[in-house]
Amino acid sequence: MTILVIGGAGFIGSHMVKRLCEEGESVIVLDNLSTGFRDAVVGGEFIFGDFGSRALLSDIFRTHDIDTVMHFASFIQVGESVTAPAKYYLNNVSNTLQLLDLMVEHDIKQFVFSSTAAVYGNTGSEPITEAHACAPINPYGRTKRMVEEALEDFNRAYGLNFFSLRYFNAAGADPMARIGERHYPETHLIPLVLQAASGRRDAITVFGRDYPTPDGTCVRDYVHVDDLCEAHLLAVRALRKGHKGGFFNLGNSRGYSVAEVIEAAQRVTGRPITVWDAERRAGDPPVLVADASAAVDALSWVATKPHLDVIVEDAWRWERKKGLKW
Ligand SMILES: NC(=O)c1ccc[n+]([C@@H]2O[C@H](COP(=O)([O-])OP(=O)(O)OC[C@H]3O[C@@H](n4cnc5c(N)ncnc54)[C@H](O)[C@@H]3O)[C@@H](O)[C@H]2O)c1
Ligand SMILES: O=c1ccn([C@@H]2O[C@H](COP(=O)(O)OP(=O)(O)O[C@H]3O[C@H](CO)[C@@H](O)[C@H](O)[C@H]3O)[C@@H](O)[C@H]2O)c(=O)[nH]1
Repeated sequence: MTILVIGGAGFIGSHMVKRLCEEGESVIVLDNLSTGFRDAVVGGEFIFGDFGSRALLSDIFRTHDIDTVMHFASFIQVGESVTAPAKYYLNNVSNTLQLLDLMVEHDIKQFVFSSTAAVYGNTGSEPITEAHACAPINPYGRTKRMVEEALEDFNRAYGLNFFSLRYFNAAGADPMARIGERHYPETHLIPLVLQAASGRRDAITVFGRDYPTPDGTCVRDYVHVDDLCEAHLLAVRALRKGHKGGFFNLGNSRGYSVAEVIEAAQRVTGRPITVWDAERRAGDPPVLVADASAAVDALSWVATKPHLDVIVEDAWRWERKKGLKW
């Protein structure tokens, strides 16, 4: 049985491919390298191509014994999704619906989907459970929620079983720094803070200090990419044992403020970090913290790297890696 990993050359997908290969799984990676990197794919069979190609996907499904599809490929920038929604709806929704249609056609019934906390929209400061209403406030979040709704319908009509894993803030890197986070442009806080520490960037800009949080900066739930991958692996195994899946938050159920992240980066790197203050970034909720107890219960998922300093340490090793072509 083979697992098809779509988007396996990206940040989270590449860590997933590494983990699956370490587990001895047979893996095929499909990626068009639009935001991913060929050298991030450390195992499995690599197929260069667009998952929006019906012919290519049909060919892959026909010629390989695939039982599970893990789908990481999408565009991920909230701001860009507001100014270029067509790009997001086409790749994140249309292409994914076609993928699901082809899976049904080829009788492939197990699907693991990269969803996001952005499906919830505006929330209070309490940890968010899956029972919280989904009311995304930007096109990126809406594209993910639309796929989730389609998944419920595909499950009912065609028996396609899925885990839709709603990540909170993915961060960290492979502890050996073989692979790590590479987004261009980078918009995520932890890599940006570490770029300020390494000197690749002059400073880190804090977007808003007037939020209703203890220190006035936004609070997020940072989860190590390897812990995310562990949950995905458990999800695949659960599907293979007949688990029906569903929607699950993935986070550490502990929030850290932007100021706390900067302090952690100073502690870990031992370097001064210049901080600039700026206005709030549009669309940022004050607090986003997961209640991930459903994933813990359903999958026996235990996050092994919940501490912010460990997440930052692994990301820092990657940032400092010599010879990397940025
Ligand atoms: N990074 C986060 O904090 C975060 C949080 C929540 C959810 N997610 C979700 O996790 C998934 C992975 O995120 P990431 O940070 O690894 O992103 P990424 O941009 O690093 O990886 C996405 C990968 O998909 C590939 N891809 C995109 N469109 C494709 C297409 N049409 N055909 C083939 N390949 C295609 C890209 O080349 C890239 O390798 C995304 O679906 C994202 O929405 C990420
Ligand atoms: O230069 C920066 C970058 C970010 N931030 C702040 O840091 C926090 C975290 O921002 P970022 O790392 O960009 O992550 P989020 O905007 O929280 O979004 C991530 O986490 C969400 C789930 O929580 C996912 O839905 C998104 O896909 C993913 O990008 C936010 O308060 C930002 O305002 C800054 O102050 N300065």
